[in-house]
Amino acid sequence: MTNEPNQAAPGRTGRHAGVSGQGNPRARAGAPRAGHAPAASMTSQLSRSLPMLEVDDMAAPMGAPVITFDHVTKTYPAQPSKPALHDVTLQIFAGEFIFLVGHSGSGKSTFIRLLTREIKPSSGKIYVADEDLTTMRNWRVPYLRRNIGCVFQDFKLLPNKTVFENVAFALEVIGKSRHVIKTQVPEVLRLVGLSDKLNSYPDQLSGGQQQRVSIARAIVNRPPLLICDEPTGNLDPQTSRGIMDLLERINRTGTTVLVATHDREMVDNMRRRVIALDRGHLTRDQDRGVYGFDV
Ligand SMILES: Nc1ncnc2c1ncn2[C@@H]1O[C@H](COP(=O)(O)OP(=O)(O)OP(=O)(O)O)[C@@H](O)[C@H]1O
Repeated sequence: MTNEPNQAAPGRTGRHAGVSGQGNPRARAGAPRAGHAPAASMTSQLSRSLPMLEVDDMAAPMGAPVITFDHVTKTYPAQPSKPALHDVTLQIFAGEFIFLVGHSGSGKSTFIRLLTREIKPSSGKIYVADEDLTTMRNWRVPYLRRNIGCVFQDFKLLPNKTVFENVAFALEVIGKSRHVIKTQVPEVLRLVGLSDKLNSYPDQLSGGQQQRVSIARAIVNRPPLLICDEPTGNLDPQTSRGIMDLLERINRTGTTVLVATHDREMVDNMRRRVIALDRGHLTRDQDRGVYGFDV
C-alpha cells in the first residue's frame, strides 16, 4: 500500500473460496482476478479517497483485492487446541462496505488484529493491497497502519486534548506540516458534522459526538481502508444510525469500510456484504446479507 515496489501476491484463491453455497453472484459472474494490478497503481487508485464526496455515487468494487486472507489460521499459545481463526480464505475489494459478524469469541478481533499486523497468523497468508503481512519487515508496519484507519467501541480519545488537537495528533505523529494540519483537520471535522466543537474536550461531548471525533481522526490522513471494531457498541440506536450513515458516506468516497459488529438491526437494515465467523470458521459470506445469528 505504500509506493514502494512489492511482490505481487501469488496463488490467490477466489473471494469466496472456503465457503460453500453462500456465494456472491458478482464474484461468480467473473469477479476481477486477484493480484493483477501492481501495488503502486493500486495505491494511487486507493489514495484518492476523501476529497471528492459524492454521496450519491455508490462505489463499485474495483480491480484488485485490498485484503486477501489465504487459508489463514491463528492459534494463540494459551489455547493451542482451539484456533481463534481456522483456515479462513476470502478477498475484499476496494470500495466495499463489509460487516464482520459473529458471537463473542468467534474471532472478529483476531481478524482485525491480523489485518493491522498486531499479530501474525500461525499459518496461511494475508495480503493488504499486495503487501504480504506475513513477511513484512517490522519497520514497514507503521507505513501499513498509515493506510488503515481504526475506530473502536470506546473511542480512545485523548482526554486532555481538544477535538481539534485529538484529530491533529494523528497527523502530527506522521510528520505532517502545520499547513496540512490547519487545512485537513477543519475539513474532516466539517465532514463528520463537528465544525462547532473544535475547541471542546471529549468529556464535553456526547458518545455519538466522541465517536465522530474518533472517525475524523481515523480518516484525516485519507486512508484507503477504514476498520471499525464495534463502533456503535456504546451508543443508542438513533445515534448508531447516524454513525453508520457517516460510515456509508465515507465508503461512498471510495474508502473500503470493514465494520465488526453485534448490531443485528443495523446489519439487517443496511444489507451490505456480511462475513460471518463462528468459532473461528468462516461460515457465511453474503452480498446484501443479514446478521443471521439467533440472539
Ligand atoms: N491473546 C489471546 N490469548 C489467548 N486466546 C485469545 C487471545 N485473544 C483472543 N483469544 C481467544 O480467541 C478466540 C477469538 O477471540 P476474539 O477476541 O478474536 O473474538 P471476538 O469475536 O472478537 O469476540 P468479541 O466479540 O467478544 O470481541 C476466543 O476463544 C478468545 O478467547
